[in-house]
Amino acid sequence: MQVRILNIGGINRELVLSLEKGITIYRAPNAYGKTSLSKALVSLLTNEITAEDLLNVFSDEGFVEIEMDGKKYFRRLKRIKNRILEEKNLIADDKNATLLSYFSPENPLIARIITGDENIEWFISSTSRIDELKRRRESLIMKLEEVKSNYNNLLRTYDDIKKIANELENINLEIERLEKEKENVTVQTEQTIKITRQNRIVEIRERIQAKIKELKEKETKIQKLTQELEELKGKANIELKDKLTKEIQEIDRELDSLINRQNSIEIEQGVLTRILQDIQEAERIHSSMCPVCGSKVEPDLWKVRFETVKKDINELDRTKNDIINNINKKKMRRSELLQKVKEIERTEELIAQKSKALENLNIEASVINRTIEALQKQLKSLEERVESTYEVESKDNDIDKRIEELRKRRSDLELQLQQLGIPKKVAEEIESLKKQIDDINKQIDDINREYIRRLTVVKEEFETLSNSILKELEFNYTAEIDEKYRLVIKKDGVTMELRRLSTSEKTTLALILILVGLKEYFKAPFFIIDESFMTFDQKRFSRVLKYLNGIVDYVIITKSDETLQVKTERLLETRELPVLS
Ligand SMILES: Nc1ncnc2c1ncn2[C@@H]1O[C@H](COP(=O)(O)OP(=O)(O)OP(=O)(O)O)[C@@H](O)[C@H]1O
Repeated sequence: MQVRILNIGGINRELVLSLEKGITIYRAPNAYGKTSLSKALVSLLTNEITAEDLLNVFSDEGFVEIEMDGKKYFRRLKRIKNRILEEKNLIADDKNATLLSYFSPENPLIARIITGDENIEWFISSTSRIDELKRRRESLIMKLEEVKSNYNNLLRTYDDIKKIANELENINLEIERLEKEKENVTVQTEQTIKITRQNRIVEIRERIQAKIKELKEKETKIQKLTQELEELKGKANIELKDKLTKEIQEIDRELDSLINRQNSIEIEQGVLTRILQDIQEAERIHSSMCPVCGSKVEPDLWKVRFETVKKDINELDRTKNDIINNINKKKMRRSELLQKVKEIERTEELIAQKSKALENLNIEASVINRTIEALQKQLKSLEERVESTYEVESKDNDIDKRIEELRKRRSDLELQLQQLGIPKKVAEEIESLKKQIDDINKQIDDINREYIRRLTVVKEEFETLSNSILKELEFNYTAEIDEKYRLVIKKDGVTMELRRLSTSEKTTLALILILVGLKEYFKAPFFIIDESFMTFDQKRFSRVLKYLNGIVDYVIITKSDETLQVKTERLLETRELPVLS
């Protein structure tokens, strides 16, 4: 492995080292830059050592570079203003590098153990990456929750989709059914209407026939009545009636006159009769004074006078009888005439009645005619409509309305479906989420297993290794890790507090812990030991080195040597060391 370093830490002149696999001791005086070299090498294993930690504060540029197995790893630093730009190619980037590849007072584990801190949970968690596992598990659990929630949401969505799809299917079926029904209803309605209209046509035709018959009857009646009327009108001679009326009026006048004459004669007769009675009385008494006028009358004359008055009375009787005869004749004639007038009037009345009847018949006939015309129009229209297609009526309208509603619902559902996603895709997504859930569960299971394994391994490995190394190094105590991840030290079966151990014993325990971590959890090509604080005897140290050499390719030990400028040497006498694995 070729190493080149410039302006890293205290190394302000280019340091070039050629290291062989195995154990190399780097000797240099104090403050020469051993820690800087170690830091530079460890910085190739982790970004935890920052550019600011590395670059010499007095320099603007620096680098650490190694060439190993034909590959170059480097960190090249350049200060520009207040920032350090860095170009790098690391061997690894592991937080545990500072814990597990550099054994120096700066290593926090060593610092803690030396102070007697038995709690090594932090070290185990960090090196075995249990924390990382926990974090991974937590993040996986969170992810699992998220995926499960997505999965459940999608299941609900899918459920909704299925429901909508079902409803859509039902709607489609119903629309189909309704459309068929509509077709049937249309046909049925058309047929029904057709039948109804045909029946109506027949009915109308029958009614027209009946009306025509009725009209003919009326016309016959009209004809007959007209004839009768003509005949009656012939009989009812108005002129004759007028003539007769006038004659009656004339007769009435004559009768009045005759009756007056008769009355006058009867009055006259009455007067004459009373005179006659007076004359008879005067004769009987031989009166010589006229009872009427008071004049002197010869009693012999009473007779003559009687005869004369009697004659006058008789004459008046004849006249009166003539008048009465005349009156009777006139009355008879009047009655005849009146009879004739009445006859004419009766005929006239009959004519009026018949005329009224004729008028009614004519009105009826014209009504029948109009009815026939209206029926014929209806008939014509029905005959035309019977062959034409008809609008589907109320039931059809109901179906249309329902179909319209269903179509609207269908388009709403289709929109919802569009928003929810394509069922197949959602199903695929569900399937994929299901796989993810299974996968995450598996990962969590793996982590749980790994978690237990790591804990078990750390404990077991530590116990095996520590007791083997402690034995090899001829320490007379054993070490374990309890369930609380505390170091439990026992000497002759008695538990001892860590702080009671000697510094070399504590340093050894720290080293054993680092070796377990290094072996199990950290792959690094080199391990650097600052020997300055190692209080082992050379024999024990050689055994530790031998073991280390079995784990990493390059073991680099930095040593202070004030007599030397700088020296690297290979440590060869490791053959007698036991091989621990
Ligand atoms: N980043 C830095 N910039 C400048 N000088 C530094 C830096 N880091 C360390 N130094 C100095 O570089 C010198 C070398 O220090 P370093 O710790 O590497 O030496 P060392 O050989 O390990 O010494 P010791 O044997 O005493 O531990 C010291 O004087 C130190 O103060």
